[in-house]
Amino acid sequence: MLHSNLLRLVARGSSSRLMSTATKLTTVEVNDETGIATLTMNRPPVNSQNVQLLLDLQASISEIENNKSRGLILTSAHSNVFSAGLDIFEMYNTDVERLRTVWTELQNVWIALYGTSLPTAAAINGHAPAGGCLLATACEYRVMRPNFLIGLNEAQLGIIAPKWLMSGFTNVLPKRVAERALTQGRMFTTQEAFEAGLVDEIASSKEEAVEKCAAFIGSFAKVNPLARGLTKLQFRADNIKEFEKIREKDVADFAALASSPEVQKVMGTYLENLKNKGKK
Ligand SMILES: CCCCCCCC/C=C\C=C\CC(=O)SCCNC(=O)CCNC(=O)[C@H](O)C(C)(C)COP(=O)(O)OP(=O)(O)OC[C@H]1O[C@@H](n2cnc3c(N)ncnc32)[C@H](O)[C@@H]1OP(=O)(O)O
Repeated sequence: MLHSNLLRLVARGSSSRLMSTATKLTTVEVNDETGIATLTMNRPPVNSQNVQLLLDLQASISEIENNKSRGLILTSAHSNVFSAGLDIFEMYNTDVERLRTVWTELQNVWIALYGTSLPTAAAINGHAPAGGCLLATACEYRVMRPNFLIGLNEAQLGIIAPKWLMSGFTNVLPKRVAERALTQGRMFTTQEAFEAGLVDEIASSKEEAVEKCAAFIGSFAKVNPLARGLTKLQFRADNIKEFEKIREKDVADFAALASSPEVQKVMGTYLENLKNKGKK
């Protein structure tokens, strides 16, 4: 009988092990040769981030930190979407407590990924709007497949993203480019993202993207992991401290905004448009 905790299954031949079975919407697979863990989001059809996916992401990040992996690659099980961001259905017509939970768990995933000392990279094998871009920019390196879109489109939706949500984005782009993109709610094509520095490399397939992410993580092979991790965290410390100061207030602000009749109306219209798009 397979026990759900701490299972180490031989997944594909002998070169990688599927580590986690306790979670359902994410999987963790560790490459035996490189020691690098691949964390795959698998919530069809678009990896929209509901509370369960956010909790599973946190559990998988902890598992990877605890199993002595050499690094973490975040990717998606789907062919054309990395993650569609927060699950708007979960935020629509719901109570304030649920909205508080959604936002708290988004914060928790972000801080787990942004604040890990492990080397991290995102193999962006599809669109990455809003919360999808948030996860990708919490990582240290990004490799993206061609002809997809990535960006923080909150301004387009009439929403002001808080500073912590923008901080991965503002870390990697020149200030002027970041300000313009955020005020426009701009979605970058893969090529535009590469030219701006939002993604580091372009790969023609998911496999190639994962390989390039692994090569980035492998570039630290000869660096002392403690020195590397602490150096990374020194770079991120200011953003993390700022976030810790406002995290409670940020949850309250989000719940008040997202439950307001105006924003609920925008969500309803947005969801209608998304549904109708599928019928065209
Ligand atoms: C809109 C107002 C939101 C107000 C929020 C209040 C305050 C929040 C503050 C800040 C929060 C920011 C973080 C966020 O992440 S907000 C989420 C923003 N996300 C998006 O705008 C992405 C929307 N989706 C898309 O653009 C596309 O779906 C795309 C990801 C590009 C994939 O395109 P495609 O492959 O063509 O797939 P479809 O559009 O046909 O979608 C397939 C089905 O998936 C459903 N879907 C898509 N996105 C979401 C989502 N974010 N949440 C829930 N469901 C989603 C879509 O309706 C289709 O469903 P069905 O097949 O049943 O029709």
